[in-house]
Amino acid sequence: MSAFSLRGIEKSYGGNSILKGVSLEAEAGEFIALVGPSGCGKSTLLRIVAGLDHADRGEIVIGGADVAHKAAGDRNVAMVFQSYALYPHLTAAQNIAVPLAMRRLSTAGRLPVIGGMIGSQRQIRADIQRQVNEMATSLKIDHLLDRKPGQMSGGQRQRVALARAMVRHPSVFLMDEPLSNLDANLRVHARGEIVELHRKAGVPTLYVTHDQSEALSMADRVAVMIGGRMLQLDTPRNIYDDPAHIEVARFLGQPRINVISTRVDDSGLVQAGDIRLATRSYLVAGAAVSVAFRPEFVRLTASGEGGLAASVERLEFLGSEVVVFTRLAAMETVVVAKISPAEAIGLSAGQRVDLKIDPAALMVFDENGARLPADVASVSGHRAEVLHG
Ligand SMILES: Nc1ncnc2c1ncn2[C@@H]1O[C@H](COP(=O)(O)OP(=O)(O)OP(=O)(O)O)[C@@H](O)[C@H]1O
Repeated sequence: MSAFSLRGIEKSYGGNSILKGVSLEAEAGEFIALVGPSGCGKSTLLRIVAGLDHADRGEIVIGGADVAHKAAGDRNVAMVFQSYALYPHLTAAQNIAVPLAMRRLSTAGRLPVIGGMIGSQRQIRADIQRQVNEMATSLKIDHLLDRKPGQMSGGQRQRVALARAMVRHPSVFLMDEPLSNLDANLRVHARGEIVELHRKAGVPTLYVTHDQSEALSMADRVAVMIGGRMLQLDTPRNIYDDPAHIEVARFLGQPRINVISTRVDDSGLVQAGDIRLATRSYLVAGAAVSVAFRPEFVRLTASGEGGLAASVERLEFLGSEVVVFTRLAAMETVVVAKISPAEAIGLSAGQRVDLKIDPAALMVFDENGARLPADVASVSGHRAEVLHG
């Protein structure tokens, strides 16, 4: 049994279908990053799991029980927001204590003076204090406990928000872009911290991010949602190397994957201008297909060495790599290559080159974007032999 699952979640706002049957199973202690373009419904899905909004249809199963109709407070789900959502008038210690106080203290027990005078509540308050201190120590924020959010940096507020979410040992952890307000260096550092905390807590986590490097580096599995549908849920490596849908391939990877739209010819070859792919699968003649390959699998060689004739349009030096924009001579198509600075020495705009594309890196997608099991046998600028079956 999975630790947490979503089954067929649907949601519309004012007749606009936002979530179109989203399903997902998380194993115990699994970290799943949820990515997708802006507006695809990531936050809506998280809010529905948290109980801050309700699905029109579908199940949310936590620990074997469907909690879809339970109130947010009865789900034992903790959420960390992009804004941290700390109470500005409370100290860090009081903020961290809020979920425990809400769950364990009576209304009177939560009052600052009266609560301390009620015997049974005094013991619980001491216990809460101890848990807050322990959590603060483990997150290295003990020295901040008396400060209010306005007296803390973004990174410190983010840790207090994490401590508040973790202190009650939730069954599921939800994080909505928790690092997006931090500067680039702190972000990378905080990534490692969150992964470490997650590993220690062992709580299944759904983590929404805009940042694909965050998703690929932190998650056990990455869920790619586009237009309200979960197109693929897989390991970071499979999502990147083996996308099931062209939109998944396009969404992940910087620079973006090269895509050439074309048709299968009468003999089953995929042709695009001078490019001819011979595949080991049978492709239906006349079918519209897209051929895709990542920029790191394109090599540039001197013109006339064989390959696809192209001209260099522009180079972008990025320090450890150089992105080269080329235009294929035969078809006015831009192909992007990612090469090392050493390979880029002597290369300049306007130069004629030959592109060599590793056949093993080519992926073929049908007209609906679904991946075809086409195993590409060769790619050339010349007529290739057809290989079927
Ligand atoms: N309460 C609401 N009423 C009406 N429409 C809403 C409501 N909440 C969200 N939407 C719409 O639902 C769609 C999905 O929004 P959501 O915030 O879930 O997207 P997202 O993938 O999290 O986007 P982003 O990455 O920009 O945060 C958007 O078109 C948004 O305008």
